[in-house]
Amino acid sequence: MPDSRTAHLPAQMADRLYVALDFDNGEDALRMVDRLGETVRCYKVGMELYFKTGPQILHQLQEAGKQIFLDLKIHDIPNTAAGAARSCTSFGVSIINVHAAGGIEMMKQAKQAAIETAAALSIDRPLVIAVTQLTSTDRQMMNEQIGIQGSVEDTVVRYAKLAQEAGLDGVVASGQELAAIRQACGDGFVTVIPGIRPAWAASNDQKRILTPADAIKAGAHRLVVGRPITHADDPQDAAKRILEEMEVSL
Ligand SMILES: O=C(O)c1cc(=O)[nH]c(=O)n1[C@@H]1O[C@H](COP(=O)(O)O)[C@@H](O)[C@H]1O
Repeated sequence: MPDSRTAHLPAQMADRLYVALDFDNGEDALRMVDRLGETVRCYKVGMELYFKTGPQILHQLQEAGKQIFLDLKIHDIPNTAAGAARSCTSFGVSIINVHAAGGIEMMKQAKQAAIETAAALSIDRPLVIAVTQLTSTDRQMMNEQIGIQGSVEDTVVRYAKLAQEAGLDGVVASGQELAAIRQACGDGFVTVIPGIRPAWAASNDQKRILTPADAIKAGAHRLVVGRPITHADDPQDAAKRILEEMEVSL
């Protein structure tokens, strides 16, 4: 029996780093994958790229032997969300996500759809995780614009508990809430952490950031990094430096 605390924790750091392919066309995305070579094994495909290329980019990444987090942030009525989760699962990706704000029933049905689709196709089930509060949100914005009161951490933890109650595998959150999520949901609840910024990178539009080393030290299961790698002069060198920082922090 795998230890439930570590079952979702890949042994190698390269299997814990997802590079966000935020490009508006498949050619540029594949050129980046080529430049990153064997250094990067896992990629996140989000809306910008997927809405342009459709599933073709997923097949191309899979042919290159890469793992995929298909980040389409499903958020709809439960029946429609379940259908979307079925479609996403059918591509054989490693991770899919839904918005925790869609509620428990939506999350439950999405997870069930992923389980049933994977079983019907005899493929591995993707991890189904929930988006909590985006890392571009700070307290003032959440309180005054979105209308959710209290601290961001309390809101993220509430969403994480909802996701766990719905049977999801984990959440996407900022590194700043990692300790609170682990305390509330346990070490086996998967944490996928964007908003990662090494000391040498610009924060861009991210508000709740953490360095790769601090995120790993705080117990992050997977890191998502985009621009610090894809906008670097030498993307492969940037990815190597981040992986080294992750290794050393252990
Ligand atoms: O779901 C996500 O992946 C996500 C959630 C979140 O709260 N914040 C966040 O930045 N992301 C994604 O993580 C990636 C971060 O990219 P960079 O800011 O360029 O490192 C982007 O593709 C975002 O869509």
